[in-house]
Amino acid sequence: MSESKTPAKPMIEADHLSKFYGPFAASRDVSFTVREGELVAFLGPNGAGKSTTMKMLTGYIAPSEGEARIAGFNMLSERIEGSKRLGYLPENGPLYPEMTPLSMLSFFADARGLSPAYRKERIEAVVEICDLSTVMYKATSKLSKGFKQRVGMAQALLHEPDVLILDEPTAGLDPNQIREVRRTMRRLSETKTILLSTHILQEVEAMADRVVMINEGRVVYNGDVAGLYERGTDLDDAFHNLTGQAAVEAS
Ligand SMILES: Nc1ncnc2c1ncn2[C@@H]1O[C@H](COP(=O)(O)OP(=O)(O)OP(=O)(O)O)[C@@H](O)[C@H]1O
Repeated sequence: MSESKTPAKPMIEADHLSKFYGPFAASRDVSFTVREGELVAFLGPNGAGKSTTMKMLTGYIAPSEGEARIAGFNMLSERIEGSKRLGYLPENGPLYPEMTPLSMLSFFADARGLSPAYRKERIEAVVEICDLSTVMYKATSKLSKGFKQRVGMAQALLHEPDVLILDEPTAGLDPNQIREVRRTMRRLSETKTILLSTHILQEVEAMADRVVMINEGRVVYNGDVAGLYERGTDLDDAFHNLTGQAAVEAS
């Protein structure tokens, strides 16, 4: 007898999202769902609309059409509730160069309304997870790219969110730093729901349960990594076929 399993709860929902800048559509009718416990890679060439879609999902910008939901909360009308459950690492990190990591984390903890005791506990926890203890009193502007990313990640994890939206967390890092970020990500994916954008296809193979790929603002693939091998001889080839000249000619 087959057992029926209740599908995991939808935690990130893009529901027919579009964003128009004048006549230009940065995202067009983008729909996908990330369920509880999944790590989904969000792929696409430069300018495909990944950051725009992530900004709509996080409530950072309003969609022109459609609805974004985090843990079931509409990110326009119930943004505060949704944001409590969401950690967001924007493309270049939310970093104020003149502040130290400690003052910045304290600032974000205040902004999120964490109680003094919980705030101390959480700052200690994210400093440990992101390995920031050696740079806590340095000006952020003087930190290496890798440490700046870690500070951004610490900010995203501060309030123990269930959901993470990470825009290119490994961009510009050296191979050792990339390994570190991947290790952190694997650890986080045991307890959290994650949507992460990246240009590194090996990263996808190593970590993702599923892939959503967009090209020119539209979803062109939503499925598992294995399915990508049916779209090309390897991941690079599949990416090219779905988003490169071949895709343009076929459309
Ligand atoms: N505020 C804006 N005004 C006008 N056009 C915009 C704006 N923001 C983004 N765009 C355009 O929308 C398109 C999608 O940009 P977006 O940053 O979402 O792409 P991306 O997939 O994240 O690219 P990358 O991989 O380079 O980060 C681009 O053509 C970009 O120039």
